Amino acid sequence: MAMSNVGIPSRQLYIDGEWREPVKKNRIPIINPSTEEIIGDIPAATSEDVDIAVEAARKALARDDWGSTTGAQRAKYLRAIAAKVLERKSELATLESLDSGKTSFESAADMDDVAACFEYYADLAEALDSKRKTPVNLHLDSFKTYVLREPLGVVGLITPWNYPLLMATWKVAPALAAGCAAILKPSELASITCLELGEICREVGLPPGALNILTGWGPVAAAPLSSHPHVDKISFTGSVPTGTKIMTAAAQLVKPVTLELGGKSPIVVFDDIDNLDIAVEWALFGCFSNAGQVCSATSRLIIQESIASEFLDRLLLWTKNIKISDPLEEDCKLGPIVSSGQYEKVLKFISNAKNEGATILYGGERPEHLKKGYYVQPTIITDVNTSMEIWKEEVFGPVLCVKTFKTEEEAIELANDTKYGLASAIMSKDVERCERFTKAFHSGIIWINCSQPTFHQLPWGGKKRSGFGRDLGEWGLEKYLNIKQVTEYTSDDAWAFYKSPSN
Ligand SMILES: NC(=O)c1ccc[n+]([C@@H]2O[C@H](COP(=O)([O-])OP(=O)(O)OC[C@H]3O[C@@H](n4cnc5c(N)ncnc54)[C@H](O)[C@@H]3O)[C@@H](O)[C@H]2O)c1
Ligand SMILES: NCCCC=O
Ligand code: NA
Repeated sequence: MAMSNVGIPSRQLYIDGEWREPVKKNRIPIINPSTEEIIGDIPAATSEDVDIAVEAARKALARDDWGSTTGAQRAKYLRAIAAKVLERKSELATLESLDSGKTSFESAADMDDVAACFEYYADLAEALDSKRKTPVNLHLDSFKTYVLREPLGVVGLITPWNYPLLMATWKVAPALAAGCAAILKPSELASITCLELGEICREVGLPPGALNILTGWGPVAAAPLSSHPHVDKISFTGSVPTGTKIMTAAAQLVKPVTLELGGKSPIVVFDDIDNLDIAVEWALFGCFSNAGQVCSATSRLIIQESIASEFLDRLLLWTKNIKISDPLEEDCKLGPIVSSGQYEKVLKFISNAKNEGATILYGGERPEHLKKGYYVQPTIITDVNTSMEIWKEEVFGPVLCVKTFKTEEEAIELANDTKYGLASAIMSKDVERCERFTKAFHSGIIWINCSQPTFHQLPWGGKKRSGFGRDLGEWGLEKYLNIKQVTEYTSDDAWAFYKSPSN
């Protein structure tokens, strides 16, 4: 087993630019999913801490050192944060792997993406200065009109455990770029690197209250944000049930939310592909990277019947070749599931699939060589029908279910046969066919001859039960802005709608 010499920092809540013990002084153990051992603990915030953090955020917006900053001034902080993340990349990546079970390779890639995302939103923050006040020309000379883009206010950012620091960055970076004051509540299953983001913000001198970080149980440390009268928006990434609760609570105050939820995305493979192995690897990466704990995982493989047998043979060979080990081991390509709870959920999905009559073509159990840790073999399930749970529900683990098709019509029907609408992928060398599927897929993300590549310049999000709103790109910034129109009457003449009493 790979050993790490990285210590787990002991942190408090990060509020108003300093570390503060939670009012109730409770803490939650940190469990390393690859060893099942307790390796530290995080503070457990309660509604009292939420109130303190919201007050700190409001004070920041009222102070010149944050509330009156230009985009260029905010960009300096974002670039300084990016630089610190890269400075601490190796340590942060190790902490991420110890906390979430993510392979060290993927954790390191995440840290690069975190830094790049902060840099990207620094550029957009600067660009905002020239777009803050946009004149709108009318056909009337007696009016002067323009649009202002202003920070939305205090925003609650609630994030999941599968990409702990990256999912948080997708929200923190644009929120700060927009000039909002944010309260981040990461998942209690993996909060270490988000707390380190607090230390980084403290070191770069981010004005107090601009970013506050509360860790703790969702219903206790995050739910109060949804119903808090002084939180102006909630940006959430997580499961559908939680998203529904947040939306319900926010609706009582007509509070805007954006929801980045789950998925059960298809990858459709046609028999006209040039290289079978290239398509096989994308199918593997699309469902087994990050141990399948990916919202956009293409966990439904839909193969044209004419190549199905050969494709599955190759898929099996590639799957058997995946290195499953301690995530800190070099070349590890599949680590553990994040927690015992999620681990049991994944195994239950597999057992239910068996009971419903599906075939476990490969995997489905704990790897022989790993007696400890929440490890599940990469699993391929065939003989699936569309009424089965394994076809319909998000597993959020390394479980790929397979169906075949004959015609394009059948393929698109199977692909869209889901209550979700996050991502869809097609493997084909027929350009027109890919065009047709790009239009026919009911999802917010389309991959052509690939699966999962993610770029911070492009909008990320879905439709149907995958939620609404977009992270990333310019869309990710717009959602933290209040768009204000200003209309000024510039004529010296009376409006003359009413008859003047003096006439
Ligand atoms: N669409 C995306 O971009 C995306 C990305 C990652 C994960 N996800 C989804 O997230 C799910 C897995 O992540 P998860 O298990 O952390 O999700 P989750 O919904 O259990 O938790 C997400 C966050 O919500 C908090 N939370 C829990 N109950 C809450 C409540 N009542 N009010 C407010 N906040 C609450 C949690 O503490 C956590 O911080 C999967 O469904 C996955 O598809 C989606
Ligand atoms: N590649 C980023 C996926 C985010 C959702 O889990
Ligand atoms: Na953990």
